[in-house]
Amino acid sequence: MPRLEVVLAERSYGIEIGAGSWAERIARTPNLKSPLAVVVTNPTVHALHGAALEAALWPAFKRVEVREVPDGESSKHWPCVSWLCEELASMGAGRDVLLVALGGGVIGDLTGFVASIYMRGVRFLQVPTTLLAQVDSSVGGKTGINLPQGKNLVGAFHQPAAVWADSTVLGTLPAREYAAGLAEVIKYGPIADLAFFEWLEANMPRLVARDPQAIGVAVRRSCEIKAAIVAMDEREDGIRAVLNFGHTFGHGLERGLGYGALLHGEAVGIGMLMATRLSVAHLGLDNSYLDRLERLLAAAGLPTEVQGWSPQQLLAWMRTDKKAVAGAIRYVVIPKWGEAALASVADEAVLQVLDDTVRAMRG
Ligand SMILES: NC(=O)c1ccc[n+]([C@@H]2O[C@H](COP(=O)([O-])OP(=O)(O)OC[C@H]3O[C@@H](n4cnc5c(N)ncnc54)[C@H](O)[C@@H]3O)[C@@H](O)[C@H]2O)c1
Ligand SMILES: O=C(O)C(=O)C[C@@H](O)[C@H](O)[C@H](O)COP(=O)(O)O
Ligand SMILES: [Zn+2]
Repeated sequence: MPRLEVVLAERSYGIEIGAGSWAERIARTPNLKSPLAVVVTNPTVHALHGAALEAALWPAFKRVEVREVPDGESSKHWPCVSWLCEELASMGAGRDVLLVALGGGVIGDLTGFVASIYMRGVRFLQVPTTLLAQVDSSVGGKTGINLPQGKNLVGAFHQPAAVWADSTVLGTLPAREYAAGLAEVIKYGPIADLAFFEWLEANMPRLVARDPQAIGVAVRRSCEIKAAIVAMDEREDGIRAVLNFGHTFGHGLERGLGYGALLHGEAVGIGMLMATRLSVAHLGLDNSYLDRLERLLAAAGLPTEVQGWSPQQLLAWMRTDKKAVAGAIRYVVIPKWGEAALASVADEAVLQVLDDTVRAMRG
């Protein structure tokens, strides 16, 4: 089974990719020793994949507890954090507890955040069950919750003890959720790897058909790129911000239109088109990349347009972006396809690009 390593100054951890038994993974992962494992999941994932994981955890831990939060983005909020912390305290969990995040990015972000603050920090294991979580959210230690004012406005950098990305669990993922994960896979091409983008163009039909070999390549390359960037800049002082390509616009749309109107990956896909349009207009990027990105997103089954916003509204929704400095929003742009940069762009220029987007969406 392929294994990658996230190499960080103080602690490194492995990412196991592919099909394999949970019991073997437990045996192979040395830093999991704990008297108590607490699986955090939701009813959907628990019903599908909880039993197999728990059966493997029982022989390895003296005690295994399971806590479910409701399915969906709305669980990334304070009440779930406080409920989970109080549940941990009530069951007598000490600093040696191991939290196990079984689910998609919502469960991973929430569980990781609880792990970062409970008793000032305990260990957690990422068991990502969506494609998005396997290629992005389970790796790199960004954890957190949303506020009414914006996405992920409260959180912490807290790295997992390990990541177990089992490809077999993706078989039960609904098509729309699978496509949303492909958006974050596509992201790695423009920001870091032109050859990977070209591979995705050639292999998207195989990925959509969930060809296991193609999924393996996509998950592995995505994790390699993310792990390398995180190793250079764990706390997003600089280069890590490129992983936010499409997110300034995307997070604005996600929150502004109401969570659930667009999935995170769908919003990021449309946001990448906006950021690419910005790069064409202001950095001289060749317009052909905009067409190629749009075709690739469509081939992945992702929306390339959305209604219900105006340029002024979207700009207002983007104001809480964490990359803003002294009130000025900074954008991840692509001066050369395969290499990203950060740029401050005047609001007037952004509004012009958004006007063009609205016109393009109306056809
Ligand atoms: N921390 C990071 O670096 C990072 C990176 C990207 C995204 N995110 C966050 O991740 C979240 C999105 O994650 P997501 O797309 O995984 O959404 P999600 O966690 O809501 O999962 C999507 C849906 O799929 C269901 N599901 C999960 N696994 C399944 C399976 N194997 N079979 C059937 N159904 C399954 C879930 O119950 C849910 O309904 C957003 O909150 C986003 O902000 C974080
Ligand atoms: O890991 C990162 O760094 C990312 O930016 C990955 C993103 O795909 C992810 O959506 C992340 O949660 C966004 O973080 P934020 O800091 O913009 O809230
Ligand atoms: Zn994202």
